[in-house]
Amino acid sequence: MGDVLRVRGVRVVRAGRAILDGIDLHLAAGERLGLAGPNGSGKTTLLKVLALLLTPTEGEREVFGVPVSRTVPTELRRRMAVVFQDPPLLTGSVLANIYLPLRIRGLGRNKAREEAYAWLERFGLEVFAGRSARSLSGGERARLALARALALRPEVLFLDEPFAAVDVTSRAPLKATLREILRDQGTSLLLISHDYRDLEDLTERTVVLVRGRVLAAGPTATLRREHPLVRELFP
Ligand SMILES: Nc1ncnc2c1ncn2[C@@H]1O[C@H](COP(=O)(O)OP(=O)(O)OP(=O)(O)O)[C@@H](O)[C@H]1O
Repeated sequence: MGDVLRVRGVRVVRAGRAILDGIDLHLAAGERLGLAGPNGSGKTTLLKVLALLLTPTEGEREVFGVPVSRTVPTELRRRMAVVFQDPPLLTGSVLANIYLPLRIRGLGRNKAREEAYAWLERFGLEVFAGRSARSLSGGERARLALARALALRPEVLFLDEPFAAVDVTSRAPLKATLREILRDQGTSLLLISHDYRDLEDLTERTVVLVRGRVLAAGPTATLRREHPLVRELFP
């Protein structure tokens, strides 16, 4: 299988400073990749470049085998989903947060409702279906954002610190659910996390950024053991 994402020589300059500098990276179909590094190392910026939300100052991007320039076709964006740490939710009900995006994608009323409920159940949110999404706790919001992103069946899922608001005991089952869905749907993942445990649980390969450059890359399971500088960052 080919790469779903490939970037070469990505450079992003802001306020006269290169916040990404010469990044080469690829993500294979169905691969789960971690992105780690200290605060300000450029992780979120790189995620935005890869998710076609930000045009780099320099560099080439290829998405699903298609070279991407400044204007990004909507069809390409629709094959991806992004969840940030504090995801914006719709003001309506919890159910509507999944139902409406499915309707917009063209599903009929009954089918959209049925699928939306199934996704809520999968993430343990069915009891909240009729409640206002704004009334959810931080951890519940995080689960809803994941359910909503996956309901759209993206080929690539980008997650930026998705478990930050999720308590430690809820994390393991949530990660297990996520792993199962990614496997079933054959979805590729790019995960940013400060918790190496999350990277070990969910990714096969990790890229470590420091000051906008790749410090190290390799199998998540062995990278820390084999790279003293990575071990320093993730003791
Ligand atoms: N629009 C901008 N203008 C100026 N500087 C920016 C801009 N966007 C990001 N930066 C800077 O670029 C650097 C990288 O930011 P980025 O958010 O990508 O880092 P990060 O690795 O995701 O950090 P964290 O772990 O803290 O979330 C930071 O120093 C940030 O302040």
